[in-house]
Amino acid sequence: MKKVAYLGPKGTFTELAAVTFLNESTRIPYKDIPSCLQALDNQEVDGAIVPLENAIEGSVNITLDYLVHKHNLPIVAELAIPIAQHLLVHEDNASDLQALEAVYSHPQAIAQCHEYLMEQFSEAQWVYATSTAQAAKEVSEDPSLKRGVIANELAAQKYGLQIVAENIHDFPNNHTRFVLLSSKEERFELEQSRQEKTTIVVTLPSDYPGALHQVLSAFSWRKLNLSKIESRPMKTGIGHYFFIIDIDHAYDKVLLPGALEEMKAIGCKTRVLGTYPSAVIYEEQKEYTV
Ligand SMILES: O=C(O)C(=O)C[C@]1(C(=O)O)C=C[C@@H](O)C=C1
Repeated sequence: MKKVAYLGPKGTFTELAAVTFLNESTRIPYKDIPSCLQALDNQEVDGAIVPLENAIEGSVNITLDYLVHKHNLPIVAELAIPIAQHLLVHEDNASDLQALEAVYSHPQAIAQCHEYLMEQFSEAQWVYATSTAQAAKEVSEDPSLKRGVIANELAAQKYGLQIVAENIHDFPNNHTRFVLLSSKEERFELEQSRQEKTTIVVTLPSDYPGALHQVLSAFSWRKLNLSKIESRPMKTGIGHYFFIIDIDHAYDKVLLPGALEEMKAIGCKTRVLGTYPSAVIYEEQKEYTV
């Protein structure tokens, strides 16, 4: 893949995921997740890498919703990397952390460090930014303001900030899953992959008792393992949902088409968001140069 859109500016976790898995590609930063997807739809880039789920905070709803409601961009790979959140400040503010009046970051990062913030900075303002690196960039630009940032070590390097507290996320083993989207339904070879997955969207028929049970049984008797099932609002009214289901299996010629046919027979609508290789990087394997 030649050009890949990511949530910028330089130094985001999304860039770290891109560097880890797609080091050959040229990375093009965009200001938010919808702009990355739009850039791919407009063919400004060949791929887009976007966060989908975090181990502490759960789904990145904006990604899910845009993939389901607004675009038809296949998922061609899944990449999970460790997420280490640190507190960064300008060196002028490093000697008196208690004086910090605000902590800036992306909402996902603030949520991952909520207990830490409650304990250490309950009086400070917690301010949302479009990404962790954007927050770092803004804070680095005016050291006269007493502000901290939650971001990664790469952002600290890029924007000349000092790490004053390491690993401040509330639970260990913090990981985020990113997906690589493409404009073409082409197989993407992911070197580090050890597993194949398929993600589908299922909408149940209305007023059909036991419909979800039947959907799940289509997988269970075929011995297809599910790694995630989540409902999201259809946005058409209270009580209307669709389900996103991750299956630990490639879309083959028999099992998955059979399961989807069974769901259609009871009136479900189904859509395959992608069938793709999946890779996870653990803390001890982490290495990157940007
Ligand atoms: O702000 C960033 O650095 C991002 O890449 C976004 C994002 C996210 O949306 O989940 C990615 C990984 C972390 O979970 C925190 C933030």
